[in-house]
Amino acid sequence: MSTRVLVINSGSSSIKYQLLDVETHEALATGLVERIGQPTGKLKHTGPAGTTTLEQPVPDHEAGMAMVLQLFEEHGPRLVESELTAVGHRIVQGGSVFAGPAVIDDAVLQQIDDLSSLAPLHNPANVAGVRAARHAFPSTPHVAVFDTAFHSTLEPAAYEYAIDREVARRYAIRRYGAHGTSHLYVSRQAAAFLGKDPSEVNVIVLHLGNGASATAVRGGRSVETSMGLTPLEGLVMGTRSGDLDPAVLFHLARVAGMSIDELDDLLNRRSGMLGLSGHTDMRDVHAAVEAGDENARTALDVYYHRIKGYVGSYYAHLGRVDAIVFTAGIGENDDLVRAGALAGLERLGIEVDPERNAGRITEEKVISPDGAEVTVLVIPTNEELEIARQAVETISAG
Ligand SMILES: Nc1ncnc2c1ncn2[C@@H]1O[C@H](COP(=O)(O)OP(=O)(O)O)[C@@H](O)[C@H]1O
Ligand SMILES: CC(=O)OP(=O)(O)O
Ligand SMILES: [Mg+2]
Repeated sequence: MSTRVLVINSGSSSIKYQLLDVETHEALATGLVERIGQPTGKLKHTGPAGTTTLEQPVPDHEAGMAMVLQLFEEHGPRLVESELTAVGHRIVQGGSVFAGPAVIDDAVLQQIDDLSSLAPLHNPANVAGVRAARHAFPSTPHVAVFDTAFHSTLEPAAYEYAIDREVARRYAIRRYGAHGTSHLYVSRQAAAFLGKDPSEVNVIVLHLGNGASATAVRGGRSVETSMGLTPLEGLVMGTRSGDLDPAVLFHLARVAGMSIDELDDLLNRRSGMLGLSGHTDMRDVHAAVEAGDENARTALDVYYHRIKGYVGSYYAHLGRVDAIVFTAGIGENDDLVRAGALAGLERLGIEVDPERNAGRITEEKVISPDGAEVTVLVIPTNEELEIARQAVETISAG
């Protein structure tokens, strides 16, 4: 019998899912439930009979999961619990508690819930997804795969904030990073693409999606990453500010009377590309630039500038860089961003070839010119496949 794993990635307002055959890597079904909790919801399911799209309100994650099961029932493939090896869940924040995947029981789920303040946009939604899926598949093992786990190899020099040690210890304040499952998958694929073992290569991965992060991977281990205590630090994102002088917060609290919740909302939900340009989606930002919008132009410049700074910093930390890899929604689809973020780095041996870079890239591909010192690659991420593999490994080991 094939090894089938249902992978669930619950976001704050969405559920992404895949039914995967771990042996063949085949996705037997993929889907997306969007705008959960809003007046209009949208569901998209792709199975053996093609793609089905529905528009209907989805009040919460429990209801969303029920609709997903209904879509499997009506449009296939049929989900038979006895044929599922595992359900794999993406969990963003594992804190210092989880350095690897874990089989979910009530105690583990409680620990994940307790870590919510360290990933306020993500962990509560992850927990809701787990609850709904456990309800639907009560006798299948559920496995949590953490975004933070790949970064558990960070040294203190990279993960400690320079604040009072006692305060940091008492409140578990340090850098945990995120997107680790993607950084792990993509950096391994990059090594294989170069015909090397992961232990032999140094790679900078740029995961540019709605959330965005950079990671320096030395010999297969994460040694630096741009997200911090929460997924707010680092690069400019769709709605998140990334790096910022923390004094901005004290200043706004004092002069604008903003509360903690208002500041949280400002930096997590109303900043980044949305705050700078009025658009969250990079396609809309480019369209605005085309139409002559100066704010959108500046927003892109800030976006590129920040990435370039991290590339330079990680170059310095790694000492030698074999490859820079673009991945995720923007990294895979947006040639303007790939070219813009690495422009002017020729002296570091980093160049993008305009012809190779052109358009959306859906397969692993080199976009640097022949003979370049640093190979620039696009590698489509596949967090779901990595989660499915780890889920199976975890069960087999247990
Ligand atoms: N063709 C495209 N050109 C530019 N950006 C794109 C394109 N397609 C998707 N994107 C960007 O990718 C983002 C989503 O990336 P994704 O990795 O799926 O993010 P997340 O997992 O955080 O939801 C969108 O917000 C959009 O900005
Ligand atoms: C951690 C994070 O930012 O995830 P996403 O990109 O899915 O929002
Ligand atoms: Mg993502």
